Amino acid sequence: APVFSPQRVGNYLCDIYLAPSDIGGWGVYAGRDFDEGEIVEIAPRYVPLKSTEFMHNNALDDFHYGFTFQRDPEETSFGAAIFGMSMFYNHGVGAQRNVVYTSFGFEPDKHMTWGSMMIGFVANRDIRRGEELLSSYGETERWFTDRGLEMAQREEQEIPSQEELTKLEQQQCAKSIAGIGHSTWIDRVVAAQDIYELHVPYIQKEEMLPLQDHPTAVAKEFVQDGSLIEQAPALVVPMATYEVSPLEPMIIAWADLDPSLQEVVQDLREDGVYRMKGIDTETGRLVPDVLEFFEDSAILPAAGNIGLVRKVGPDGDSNCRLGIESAARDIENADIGSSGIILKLYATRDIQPGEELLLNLPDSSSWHTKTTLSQHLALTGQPIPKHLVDTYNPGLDDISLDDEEEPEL
Ligand SMILES: C[S@@+](CC[C@H](N)C(=O)[O-])C[C@H]1O[C@@H](n2cnc3c(N)ncnc32)[C@H](O)[C@@H]1O
Repeated sequence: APVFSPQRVGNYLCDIYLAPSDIGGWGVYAGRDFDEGEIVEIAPRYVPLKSTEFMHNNALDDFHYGFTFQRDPEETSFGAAIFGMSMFYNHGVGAQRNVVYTSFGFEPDKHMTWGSMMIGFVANRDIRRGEELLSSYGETERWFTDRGLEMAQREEQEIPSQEELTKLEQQQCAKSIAGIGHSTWIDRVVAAQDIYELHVPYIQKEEMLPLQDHPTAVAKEFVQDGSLIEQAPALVVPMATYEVSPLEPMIIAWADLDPSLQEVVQDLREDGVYRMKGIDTETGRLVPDVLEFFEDSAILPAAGNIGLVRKVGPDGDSNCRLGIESAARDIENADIGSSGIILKLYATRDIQPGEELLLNLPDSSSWHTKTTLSQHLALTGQPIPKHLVDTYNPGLDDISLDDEEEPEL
């Protein structure tokens, strides 16, 4: 049954979408015109990360966000993995840069946790439909030189015709929504112009949608059996690091892929695509590929909503399945970007607007990492999906007081 009222879901538009970019890999595009000062995106979920090592010794190095603590300058080893599109904006210079990262005036702050409910992007000039959205990785080229990369600077982007854009949007726009996305806030948050000026009203926790309104990810329109719900780039990350982290509930372990998907990955590996960035033990430097055994790797669905889709296992009442492809395959002359693979989510039966998406992969994350994630979400004022709440606060029936074992899930 739909968990979101279809009427509410019907208002969701495809404001922004992911697609290949000639700057490199994939990027984020405007699905409509935006006025200067308008909110372009509010991330459906972000996960604060405390350990710098964790952020720098794997593929997330190119993607995570670091915070500059205004209130607590000594606290530097703090960043976040941000879902939605946030980690996939390419870097733009001068007038090419058209969006600005914002935490709406509040950085995550351990003294004022409710102040950091939203992370997002705002248009810093008028933006036309079809433009690639470019943010800044910092005012210098150092971000690129540090990583041995060359920074591309585009003169002017050629915008496709309206017909071509419609086609592109039909192909690329996600049919899913999740978390505290933009649309959740569209009529609830004060005028975006004010936000951009940083006259930020304090957002009350009571103003958030009730928990059951954003359990995980839901379909925003009717999806026919067999059709594509969403496609988005993903990262290949070291399992050993992630299985003890609050990101574990979002990753897909190699062992959890069914044999047909494992075969796809093995083929991609032969094509040089499934690579795992990591530290070379001899040089101590981050190198593009350290993968020796598939079991040591996991997939981090770093873009879009796929990481937020609830996993119910192969025997559960699922309505979708995963496909894995090379990020380069259908794009002529394209490099594979830093991510390398694209995840595709397909419906395995008709899905109604507002219906929760349920993936047929097992959720093998531990009780401990689920609990840690729930705590991280709670501390940053983000809604906690119901299946995580149940982990955090299992029904009393499930535990007896002298039971020292972790509750069974
Ligand atoms: C945060 S990711 C952005 C998403 C990326 N395009 C992808 O598909 O993985 C950062 C990476 O994008 C690429 N990139 C972003 N902006 C760029 C620019 N202006 N010039 C060259 N490469 C860029 C670089 O490969 C960089 O490591």
